Amino acid sequence: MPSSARDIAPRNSGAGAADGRDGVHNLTRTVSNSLSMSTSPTMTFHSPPSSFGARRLTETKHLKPFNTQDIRVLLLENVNQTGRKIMQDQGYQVEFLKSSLPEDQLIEKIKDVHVIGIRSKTKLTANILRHAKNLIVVGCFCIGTNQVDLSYAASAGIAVFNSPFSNSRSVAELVIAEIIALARQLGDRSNELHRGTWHKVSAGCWEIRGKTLGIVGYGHIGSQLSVMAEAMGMSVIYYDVVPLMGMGTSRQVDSLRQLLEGADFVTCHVPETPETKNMIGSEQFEQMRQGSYLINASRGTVVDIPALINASRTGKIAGAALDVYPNEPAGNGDYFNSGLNSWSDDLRSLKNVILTPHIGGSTEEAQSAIGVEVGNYLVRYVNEGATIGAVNMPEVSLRSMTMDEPNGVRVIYIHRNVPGVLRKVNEILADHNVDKQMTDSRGEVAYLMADISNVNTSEIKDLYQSLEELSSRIRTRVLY
Ligand SMILES: NC(=O)C1=CN([C@@H]2O[C@H](COP(=O)(O)OP(=O)(O)OC[C@H]3O[C@@H](n4cnc5c(N)ncnc54)[C@H](O)[C@@H]3O)[C@@H](O)[C@H]2O)C=CC1
Ligand SMILES: O=C(O)CCC(=O)C(=O)O
Repeated sequence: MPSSARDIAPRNSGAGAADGRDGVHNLTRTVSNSLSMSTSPTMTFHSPPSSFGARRLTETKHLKPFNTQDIRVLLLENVNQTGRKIMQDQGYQVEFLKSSLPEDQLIEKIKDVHVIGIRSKTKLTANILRHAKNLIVVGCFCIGTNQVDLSYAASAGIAVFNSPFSNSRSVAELVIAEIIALARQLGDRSNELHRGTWHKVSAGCWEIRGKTLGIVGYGHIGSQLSVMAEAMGMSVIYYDVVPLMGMGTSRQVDSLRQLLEGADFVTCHVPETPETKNMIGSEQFEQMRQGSYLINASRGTVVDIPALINASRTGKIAGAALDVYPNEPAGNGDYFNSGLNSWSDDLRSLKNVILTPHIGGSTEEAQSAIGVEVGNYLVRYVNEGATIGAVNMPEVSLRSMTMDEPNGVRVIYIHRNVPGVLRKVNEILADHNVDKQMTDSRGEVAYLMADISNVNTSEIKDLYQSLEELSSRIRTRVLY
């Protein structure tokens, strides 16, 4: 398919040749590969390609960007190669780093990029995003999105995507392994033998059959875990702020206290929110059964670690497994010591405490699936503007443009959710045929998408400029 799409180029970009590649798999891309994100008065305006205006009846308008190489992508934290390839195949310029970056370096790099991909470590605070003048989209190659200031991002017209369940099974399997490992003190026995000491004991070692698992947060991971635990002969109770149907014979309890008093193993699968901060602290350890176990593979802020250290020393809990910590090292090989978290040395000295480096979702299956899923979300957003799956924006999408819509242009207008905007936008679009339009709002931000036809080349820039001048504007993109 010849190139038939153009766009207003990103700030500071130079004009380049059309890129004819399309390596996005699993993505029925039907609109433009093109992008407009510049709000700069110095933006470069490119003439449409010769195919703009071509009319081929009923054919899907499968558009090609004319400057894909201007799209700059920064991928941090060793994002899976599947995601990297999806974006490279689009012709985007992709910079790939294995670890996260300290704040000052991140600020420098984020100034230039249009797309950033991160995992759980990189904090995209308002302070950092403020410098990201060209950024249009963030991909969290993980489940959690607590590391991004979602509302600031929305207010700056930056969409955020994640992968809501591609690693859920991997986390649940790790927790199953930990339940048995804790019950049998596997970590300690293995460490002893690694040090050359034979220590064969059965005291304090248990089967898990017939024991009760208490799941805090019965979402994707919690419910998956519930099924596996029952299959191994455990009883399951769960606590969640939402009433939820239990899998198998599992049973929802009314309060966290009820769960803590009734479980032999307690495992946390809640998101990081103000409500879940230190939700397992001294008081909750007191409520747990004598000799029970705690597992946390959710977020480091959910468990008060000094309280856990105390509960372990007093024998209140017989063991714990932690995969997440309030402060985590930037990359592999970095130290996990008291410089990072003041209590690190105390934690490391405890018996029957399994410590893993945030690997709950780290399997080949999960990472590869996340790479594909989030990579495709990012490309679709850059190329078509569709926000389906975004975690901070209204979800808006339009059916494909086709070649029988002459001189078709897709207008995307992200704006403050205030009265009167639609009227003003439609006044600007009034001279053209609006083939389809969708608008939706989420909190203070609204997202409008309109496919219009009969737009002459000379009119595109004016259209863009008129929308940019509206006082409600957050970001305008014109794809064609
Ligand atoms: N260790 C790792 O590598 C990984 C960690 N995670 C973490 O696990 C968390 C849970 O993941 P999913 O199960 O996919 O999330 P989810 O969103 O499917 O489920 C979370 C559940 O927690 C419940 N919840 C929220 N606040 C609560 C509260 N205050 N008290 C009780 N229940 C509450 C929600 O209603 C929901 O049912 C993620 O937010 C992420 O932080 C996720 C994947 C990998
Ligand atoms: O794999 C990662 O880096 C993060 C996993 C995680 O915590 C998540 O998916 O929320």
